[in-house]
Amino acid sequence: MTDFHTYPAPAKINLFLHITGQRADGYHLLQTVFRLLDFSDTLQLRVREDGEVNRITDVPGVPAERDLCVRAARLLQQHTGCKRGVDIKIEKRIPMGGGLGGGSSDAATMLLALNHLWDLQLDRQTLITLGLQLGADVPVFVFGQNAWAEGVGEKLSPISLNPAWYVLLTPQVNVSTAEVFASKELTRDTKLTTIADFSRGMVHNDLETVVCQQHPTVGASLSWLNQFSPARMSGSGASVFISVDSQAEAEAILAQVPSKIAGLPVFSCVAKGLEKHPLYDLVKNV
Ligand SMILES: C[C@@](CO)(OP(=O)(O)O)[C@H](O)COP(=O)(O)OP(=O)(O)OC[C@H]1O[C@@H](n2ccc(N)nc2=O)[C@H](O)[C@@H]1O
Ligand SMILES: Nc1ncnc2c1ncn2[C@@H]1O[C@H](COP(=O)(O)OP(=O)(O)O)[C@@H](O)[C@H]1O
Repeated sequence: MTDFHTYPAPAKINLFLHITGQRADGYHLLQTVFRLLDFSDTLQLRVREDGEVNRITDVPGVPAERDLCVRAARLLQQHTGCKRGVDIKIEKRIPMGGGLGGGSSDAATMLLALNHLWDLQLDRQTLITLGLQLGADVPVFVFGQNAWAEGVGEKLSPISLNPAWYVLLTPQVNVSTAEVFASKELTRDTKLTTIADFSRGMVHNDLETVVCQQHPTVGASLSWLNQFSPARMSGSGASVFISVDSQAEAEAILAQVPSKIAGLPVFSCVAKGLEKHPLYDLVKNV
């Protein structure tokens, strides 16, 4: 039997998120900037020759058959006819359903790593297209660079971002992405914006108002961070963040985070913005 190989699955934040329309199938059109972070889950993978896809670790609340890691491996088998399998150990750090893309990033890491371990030789664009079948957030992690995104998050262009440190708060509430997008109160007609407007800070997160109405602790977390710097929600929440210039400043703020906000426990961490996904070079571009 071969050994386990270790692969990171980094989190992302949405530096802004505008909802600009809706497709006939109900999915929303958006504009966003994805920033990759040095805060990650870790996957350990061991190739099997019998074709079985086996998740060894228990992930509370996520049965193996629904796990995006398992689904990514099966999708690759179906697409390529590959007869190999894999044992999967997952070390979750990224809070689930927190708007930090943890499940999507795990799936993308599976696609990148198994393409390599199973010697499938698929190119990046093929893996991006497969990733989109698993979720709207999967493509950017396969793309592997900070990105300006349109469509439902699959039209990606690389964007150069300044070095930054972030303080992240994730209040422990369950925010359903599907419910937030389905809300009657959600505005879906934000005018198309430009990179120039983004650089001037003239952007926002359209999902923030809806999530704060449904979950006051998210609004309270934004207010708490706002005393240091303008805070924003990532994706469909519940995570909120601020950007600061140094690790020392970020750590000093982190040390002051209360254990509860609006009566609910809050997870907090500091993360550095990445320039590229750590597995960027694992796959060919064409
Ligand atoms: C909002 C964003 C921003 O990055 O991130 P998260 O907060 O989830 O991290 C993404 O667009 C989320 O992507 P992801 O979490 O992969 O969503 P999916 O599983 O594809 O979709 C969950 C549900 O949300 C709705 N949905 C999702 C994306 C989209 N552009 N329009 C939608 O209407 C659909 O009802 C869908 O069934
Ligand atoms: N490996 C996984 N890690 C986390 N969540 C997963 C995983 N597989 C499936 N899921 C499901 O996907 C949902 C969204 O997860 P995640 O990507 O972490 O959050 P978000 O979409 O808010 O950024 C979870 O609530 C969970 O039910």
